[in-house]
Amino acid sequence: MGVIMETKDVTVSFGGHVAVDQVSVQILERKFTSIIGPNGAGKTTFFNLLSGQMKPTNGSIYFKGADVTKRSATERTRLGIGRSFQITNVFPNLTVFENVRLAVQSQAKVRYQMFAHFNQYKQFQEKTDEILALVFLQDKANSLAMNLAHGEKRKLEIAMLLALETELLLLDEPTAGMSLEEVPAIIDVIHEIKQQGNRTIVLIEHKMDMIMGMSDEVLVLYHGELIAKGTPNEIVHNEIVQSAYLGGGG
Ligand SMILES: Nc1ncnc2c1ncn2[C@@H]1O[C@H](COP(=O)(O)OP(=O)(O)OP(=O)(O)O)[C@@H](O)[C@H]1O
Repeated sequence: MGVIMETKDVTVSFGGHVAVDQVSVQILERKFTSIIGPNGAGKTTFFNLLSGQMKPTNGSIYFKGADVTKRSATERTRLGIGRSFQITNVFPNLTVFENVRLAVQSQAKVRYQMFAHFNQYKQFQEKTDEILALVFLQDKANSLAMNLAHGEKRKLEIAMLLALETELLLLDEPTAGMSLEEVPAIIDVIHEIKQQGNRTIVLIEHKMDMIMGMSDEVLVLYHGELIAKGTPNEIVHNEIVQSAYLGGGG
């Protein structure tokens, strides 16, 4: 099984505070990895390291075998690492369909450097339809992006990442801030992408129960350290994890 991303002893210190402490992990290609841990465990900081928003104080980061430690977030996006909140180019006054189609087109231009002729245009439309179906947004295709509910906006962001042919999706608490009714829909989207099987998903989650059914591998951070990794079943039965969550006092 291939390793798509790897960290070796990455550490981030803020002044004297070590937010991520010598973390070495391997993210397996086309698998679903979840990162869990209590408040302040270092999950978001660790994601910032993977996406390039932040550089480690020490240690190295590899993507498909290449050292990307010094690569910017933009360069990493181009390499195929995509983080949902990075999608700043959602145009509020365009429809859902137009937004995704523009992302599909921009990706095609990067790859082939050509203008969209009629046939290509049709291909763009088809690809856009496919992606909207995958994230269950077909019925909102003609809605303006600005009129979407919060959960639908998150789906649109994921659609944009898919349009940009992101190989590694970094999803930072995708259900955060959602109403209870919206949560199942986003979980369905993630399931669907996992089901397709051609992408690697890394997801940060606070709520353990949400990721247990979906994850191939779970990484547990606690006070910046990787205290456990394993299958969901191994993690729920891991005593160190149990005490970190229940008795460790965050
Ligand atoms: N820019 C920063 N400057 C100083 N300290 C920071 C900064 N960002 C994070 N921290 C600290 O680093 C630690 C890890 O924070 P981080 O946000 O990565 O944790 P988390 O696991 O994502 O938490 P949560 O689940 O609450 O989002 C915390 O103690 C936090 O206060």
